[in-house]
Amino acid sequence: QGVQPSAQEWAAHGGSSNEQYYSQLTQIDASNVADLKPAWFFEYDTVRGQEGEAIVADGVLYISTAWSKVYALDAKTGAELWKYDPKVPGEAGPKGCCDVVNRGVAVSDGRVFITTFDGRMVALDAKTGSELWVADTIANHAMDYTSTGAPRVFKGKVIIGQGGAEKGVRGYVTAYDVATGAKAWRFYLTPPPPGVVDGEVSDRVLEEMARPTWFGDLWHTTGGGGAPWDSIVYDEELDQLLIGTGNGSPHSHYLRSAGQGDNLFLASVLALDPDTGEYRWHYQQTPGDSWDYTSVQNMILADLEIDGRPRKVILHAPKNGFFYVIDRESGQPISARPYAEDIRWATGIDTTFWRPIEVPGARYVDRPFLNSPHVGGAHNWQPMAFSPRTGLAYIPTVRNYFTYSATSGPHQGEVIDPSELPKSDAYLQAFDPLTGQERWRVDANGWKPDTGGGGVLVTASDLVFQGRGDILGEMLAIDARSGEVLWRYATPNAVMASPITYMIDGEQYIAVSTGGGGGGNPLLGSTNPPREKQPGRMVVFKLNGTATLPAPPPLAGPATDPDEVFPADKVALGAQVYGRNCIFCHGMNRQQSNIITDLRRSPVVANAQVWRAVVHDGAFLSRGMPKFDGKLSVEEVEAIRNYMGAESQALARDQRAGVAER
Ligand SMILES: O=C(O)c1cc(C(=O)O)c2c(n1)C(=O)C(=O)c1cc(C(=O)O)[nH]c1-2
Ligand SMILES: [Ca+2]
Repeated sequence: QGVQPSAQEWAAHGGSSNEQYYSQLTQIDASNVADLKPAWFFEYDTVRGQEGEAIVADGVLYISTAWSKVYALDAKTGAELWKYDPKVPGEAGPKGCCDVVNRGVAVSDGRVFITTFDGRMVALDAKTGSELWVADTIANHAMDYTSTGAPRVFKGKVIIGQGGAEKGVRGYVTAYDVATGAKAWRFYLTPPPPGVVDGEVSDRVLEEMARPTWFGDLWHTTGGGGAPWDSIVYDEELDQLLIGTGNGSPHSHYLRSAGQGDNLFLASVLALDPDTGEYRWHYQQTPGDSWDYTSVQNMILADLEIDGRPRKVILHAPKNGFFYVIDRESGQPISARPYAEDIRWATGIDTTFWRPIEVPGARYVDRPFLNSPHVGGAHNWQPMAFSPRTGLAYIPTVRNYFTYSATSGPHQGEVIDPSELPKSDAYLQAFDPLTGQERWRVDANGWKPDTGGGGVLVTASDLVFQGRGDILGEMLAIDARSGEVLWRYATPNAVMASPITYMIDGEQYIAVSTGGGGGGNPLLGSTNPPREKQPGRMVVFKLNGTATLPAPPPLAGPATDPDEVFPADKVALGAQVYGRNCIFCHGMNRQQSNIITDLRRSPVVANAQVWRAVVHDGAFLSRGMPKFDGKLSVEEVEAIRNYMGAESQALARDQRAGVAER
């Protein structure tokens, strides 16, 4: 099973160079998991989403939080050893599509690497947290680049990609020298506009292979997308880097590329030479992506016996709903089967050319198309896990729907009534990569349907650990073979991140970052009942731990003066302006966002002067609330307040009438 680092710790993203989210530790097992209790917890200084996966090396637990801050904690006691705050400017917050999250650090040879939300790669001294070097990873500051992923270290280099394809960027990965921060090489994932030469290692392959797959000219200015914002794996056995690439920008293939061409290297798995960045092979999973179907979802390296032959494979469940087993020597797919229910855009993947068999109309050119999976995918960044013992992949899965609007013709602007959308569902499934069968599932009714709960860990004692985004923020331990839930514990905060495990002084620990947020929800609503945002925390369990976790704070009531009159015309204008400017972070209509505290409960809404200072003049810039001076008039800003005030009063009325909140 490849190269295993010390099984005692969690030295690398995904637990080892195979990134299987599998641990050889077995102290905690089915017979004693009921005694798993908090050993310690550590509170962060932010309430924004926590997606960081901890690294544990030499007894120290390193964790990144929202706003790209890093803590080094004593892994046994939780005592703070040092903290690093890169001071990401609040103004950078709204550049991202999906909250100011960070998925982790890399640790190697006495250095800790973090890429900040605004795109700085920082090397820190692992002992002290002091800066060793800083490199600007952003190629073009005029575009809304952000960076949310965890860097990976390999052969004296550290690599990162970035996000921003919802806003218009041109994706790439960059490798830096670990000692100096000097740029080693950069590989762009879409061609430059005609006439531009990057002078990078990707130049030739982009000219020869990629450019002929792009049409029209909108992509010249949007960059085309392809942002590799999460999964990068260094395949030690085959000495190659595997990059999962992102979606097209803009989403519509019809607009982006005149409806023609595959648009390489969007939505692909790409193998590069680690030393030079030279192209080796690629497999494009969603040619001409038109649905935000990123292939950045976590890639697991495994050795499987397929038809009697041992194969070195990648296991991959990208957003598009199909589970791919890919030969990682040749880049050839071995199988591609649905792991999601009710996939609407394609009926399957043909096994001759390994291309999707698309459903007519799925590209929503003339008419809207009700699609599944939706823009958040059937599986997002929350890592799946693979157990070489059970041979099963454990995938946080969702069934979810979205209406893509027509991009031309008389049906533009038509929408499907959201009440007609089929029901969304989130679940953890055990999936057999050899047969494509689902073995069991643990239903997640009431989890947020966009993510299907948090990342997954599986151990050699055949326990699967996963956190939930529900109101209790439960951590679960599940029998890896039967799917029976053996243990649950309220954290009590939403959990998105992956749990990890490690052993110190003869005791096994399970550690997970808690705190809700991230992408998807604001646009799509949530099935969670509302709750007050809590500070993120590192929560660590062991057998018979004795720490007590804080109780969840009470939910604030609607804050508006019940007698203030909000005229209907202002409310209507406010709703429109809100829809264009605010929903990405603050949530759609009356459904609360999972990123920001519910505005209907904000005292700021009750005070026109404070509201103007915050929304128009930027009083909360340092917290990530943009300033709308120059973008919205004072009247429009006040109209949004009227809309929110009316919503707040409606909430108060509902509460008096005993109407359950969504
Ligand atoms: O296309 C992109 O550049 C990009 C970036 C990111 C990101 O960096 O977080 C997400 C997405 N797309 C995306 O489509 C998505 O569903 C998503 C969810 C999340 C999250 O952290 O919860 N990020 C992102
Ligand atoms: Ca995206």
